[in-house]
Amino acid sequence: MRGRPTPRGLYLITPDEPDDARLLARVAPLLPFATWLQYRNKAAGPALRARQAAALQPLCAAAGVPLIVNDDVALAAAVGAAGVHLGEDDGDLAAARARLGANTIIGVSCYDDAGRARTLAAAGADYLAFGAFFPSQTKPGARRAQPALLRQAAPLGLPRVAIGGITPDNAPALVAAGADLIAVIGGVFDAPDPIAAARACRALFA
Ligand SMILES: Cc1ncc(COP(=O)(O)OP(=O)(O)O)c(N)n1
Ligand SMILES: Cc1ncsc1CCOP(=O)(O)O
Ligand SMILES: [Mg+2]
Repeated sequence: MRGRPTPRGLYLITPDEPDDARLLARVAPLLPFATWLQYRNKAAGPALRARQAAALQPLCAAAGVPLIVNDDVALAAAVGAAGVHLGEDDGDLAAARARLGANTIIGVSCYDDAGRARTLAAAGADYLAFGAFFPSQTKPGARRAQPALLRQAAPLGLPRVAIGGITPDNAPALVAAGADLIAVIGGVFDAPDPIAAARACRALFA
């Protein structure tokens, strides 16, 4: 992953959708506008998560969109995902790398913490996620960060992901501050027209 061109655009993240068919129906029309898709379902048990991740993998492969699994290294390995996203409670980066290999995308949450970003960049993360930048209905308690942090992280030389309450309307400030990818759940899936919202997010990187 390191050494490749910096990915830019919409990093779409799935909502907590319990119904498999509905999940695929909601995601499929948005994939043409997504640079990456993250499978995240905080309400599902292991069996549902395994089934949904396995169903998303061929959909993403057909669309040419790397699938990144939230939280779960074993699930990422089991479905042959392109990557995994790890937060502070999701296990060790080195262990994930040993399990998944050099070509797997391993992204990490850095919240509002520049020091954590430096440490995890040095430890081999493939991208650094910061936020929440705006109030998030998906994760109302998320720690908040300031856009200046994105600029401050530029010298680390890794793709910078912004997350938290992002919509096509508020995202331009984050792109201007250096976000390479905007990670979005509600701003797309809860929009009156999700396809228009996804298209508008992608257009910010044109
Ligand atoms: C791209 C991206 N950034 C941050 C997160 C949040 O990860 P984490 O802090 O582990 O919280 P949960 O998503 O697990 O609730 C993310 N998932 N993706
Ligand atoms: C997982 C996560 N981490 C910080 S905010 C957030 C939720 C992002 O969802 P939304 O785009 O709906 O605010
Ligand atoms: Mg997590």
